[in-house]
Amino acid sequence: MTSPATPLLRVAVPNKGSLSQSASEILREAGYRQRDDSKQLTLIDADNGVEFFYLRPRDIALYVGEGTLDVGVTGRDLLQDSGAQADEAMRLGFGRSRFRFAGPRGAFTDLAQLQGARIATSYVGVVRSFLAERGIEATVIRLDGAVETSIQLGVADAIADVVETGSTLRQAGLEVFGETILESEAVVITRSGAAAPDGFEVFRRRVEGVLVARSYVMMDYDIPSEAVAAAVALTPGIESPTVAPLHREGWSAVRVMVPRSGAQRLMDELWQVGARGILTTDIHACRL
Ligand SMILES: Nc1ncnc2c1ncn2[C@@H]1O[C@H](COP(=O)(O)OP(=O)(O)OP(=O)(O)O)[C@@H](O)[C@H]1O
Ligand SMILES: O=P(O)(O)OC[C@H]1O[C@H](OP(=O)(O)OP(=O)(O)O)[C@H](O)[C@@H]1O
Ligand SMILES: [Mg+2]
Repeated sequence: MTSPATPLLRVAVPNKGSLSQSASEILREAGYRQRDDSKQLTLIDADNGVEFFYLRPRDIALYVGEGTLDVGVTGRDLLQDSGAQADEAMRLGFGRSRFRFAGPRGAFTDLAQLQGARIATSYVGVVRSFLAERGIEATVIRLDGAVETSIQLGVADAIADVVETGSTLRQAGLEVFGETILESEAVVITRSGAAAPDGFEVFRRRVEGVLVARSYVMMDYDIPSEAVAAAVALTPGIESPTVAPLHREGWSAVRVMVPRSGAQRLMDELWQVGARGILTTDIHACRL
């Protein structure tokens, strides 16, 4: 329990859009209370010393940059677009997308063709600074969303928008061109140049625990003791594997965390060096 005198850590969470559900899920997995009703605007989790504010993801960097709120979950693209005095403290691995220029199929091949063009986007800050760095002068038109339609409606010649699968662009008869403007994902942000707010270290470790639990599995195997070195070279773990003697003479048991993505391949390789009884289990929570 946190004593009533301890100030609550004030955390901004997206209330709508692509990041909202995954953000609440990760916080729930980290042991925090989250709202059940999407109309709820704030929630106090007194047991964990945190107050959550459900805000538009586009506004979150501004609140954190001003110091009104201590921590925020938002997209890297929104953070950069805002120009707010806030920095990325953690990457969250969801809400991944690329921010790209697009135009009618066959119309643009090179960024230089944007000179003098009208470009529609919801991310005016990102687009203007990208063009300015390359000396391209264009008219940037701010739209709230559905920017793909603006070309058909004659409002713009090209767009700059979030692309994930590319299916929205395809349906609008558009294609990307030029280099990727930026690669985005959901991030945790804090105020630039400020000392870490009280309670942030605990928050950070909890969320990091979820990310590790999602991307690693626990692996156990038995191995002839003379092959332990070869096996441990394949599975070095994060810190170091636990190696214990088995009751069976000349055999050892190894317990180690391995990346979930390569686990099946590792099991094949361990079998090759003599491991048997190879098991993997999910990790539900951890602190490293
Ligand atoms: N299709 C997508 N896939 C992955 N991330 C996306 C996608 N669309 C938007 N995002 C990310 O979501 C964040 C924008 O959130 P925001 O809620 O403003 O827009 P949205 O998800 O498009 O929601 P809406 O259009 O319903 O308002 C940005 O970080 C953006 O990169
Ligand atoms: O590459 P895709 O998988 O098709 O995803 C990209 C689309 O998703 C988002 O749109 P959203 O549905 O949020 O509508 P919006 O344009 O009104 O924001 C984004 O703005 C793109 O339009
Ligand atoms: Mg959108």
